[in-house]
Amino acid sequence: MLSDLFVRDFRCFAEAKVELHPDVTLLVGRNAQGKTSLIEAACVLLRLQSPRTSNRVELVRFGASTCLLEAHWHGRPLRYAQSATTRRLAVDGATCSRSMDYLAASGLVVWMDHRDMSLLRGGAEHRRRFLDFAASQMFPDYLHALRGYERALRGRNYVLKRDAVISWKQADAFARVMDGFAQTLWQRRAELCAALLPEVAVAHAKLSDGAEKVTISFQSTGADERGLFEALLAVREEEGRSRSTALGPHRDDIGMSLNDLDATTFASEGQQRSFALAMKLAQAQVLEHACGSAPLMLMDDVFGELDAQRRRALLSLLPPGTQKIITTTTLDWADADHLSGRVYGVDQAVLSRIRG
Ligand SMILES: Nc1ncnc2c1ncn2[C@@H]1O[C@H](COP(=O)(O)OP(=O)(O)OP(=O)(O)O)[C@@H](O)[C@H]1O
Repeated sequence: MLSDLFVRDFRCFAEAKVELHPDVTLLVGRNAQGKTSLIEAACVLLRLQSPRTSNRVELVRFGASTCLLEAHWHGRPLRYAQSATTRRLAVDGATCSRSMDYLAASGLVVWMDHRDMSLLRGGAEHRRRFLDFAASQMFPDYLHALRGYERALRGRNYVLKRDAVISWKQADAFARVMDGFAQTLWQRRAELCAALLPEVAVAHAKLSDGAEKVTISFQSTGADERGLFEALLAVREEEGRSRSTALGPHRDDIGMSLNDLDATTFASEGQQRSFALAMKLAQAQVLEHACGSAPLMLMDDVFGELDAQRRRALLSLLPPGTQKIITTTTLDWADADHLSGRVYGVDQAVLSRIRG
């Protein structure tokens, strides 16, 4: 459980503290008051990444030079301090020089927002990001493999573009490095999809009255038994023309079907919304099974647009004991559902405890 979230010079906040409720904390306010920024702070503190940006400089309040985030995760103090160039992490008051050690001590997170529809409507990069965010929390070796693969891929693509005559010797050196990391990524992504499949089916059945059949499948690109290096040798001509790496985990995808039809193309908007919700609920269940503790659910304005039946299904499908921080522009739906917990108003980056 996350408690006592403190932020300084983070996004629009000069300084703020939230005493989080063990079950539900609602952050209510008009648009652009700072609600999302607060749950983003919780995500950055626990996972060292923001769902909104990969540019850390954006996190620091305009005019400030550093930001600070602090909270307790199951009683353990976590600290994140960041300037334009450096980042300092601490657990239990002791500095952590390796992010891997910090992440092993901090908590799990599932992030939900309106952009989850991109899992069905958007390109494969959205589905890969979903896999990466979950797998890096589940598997200790995943993030290292992902960063290593991305570095080698950037190097290889640079070599493919750089000269009029491509240096295949250099490109191959990068391909060998990529091959090693790719094996880990493929194995972990396949494991994750296999674990998600039954959970997606259960969640979706509850959200849609069990009327439809959903399946997901991991679609790897270039994962034949000879390995990525050999697979790339076979597409050399194509790469010579496109000047970019044609195969590998950076082209992977998740197949998503509804009643045996491709859900990304044939599902209605409502069906896609239920599918996207089911994916996030499944992520929560899988993380809980794999890691033995429920993730923190950070839910950015997702309830207002759901009907009462789906709202109830969504809350009942989370692992028992899941802590939730929910942003919303109105409490109408929460009052109608008799949702208890703690409520903070957020107005121009100032918090006021309203109830609970
Ligand atoms: N680095 C920053 N420094 C100062 N202000 C920032 C920074 N980054 C974003 N902001 C501002 O913070 C404000 C709050 O944004 P936030 O997304 O948290 O609002 P919100 O209450 O979640 O709104 P919505 O309901 O529309 O999602 C915005 O006006 C935004 O421009």
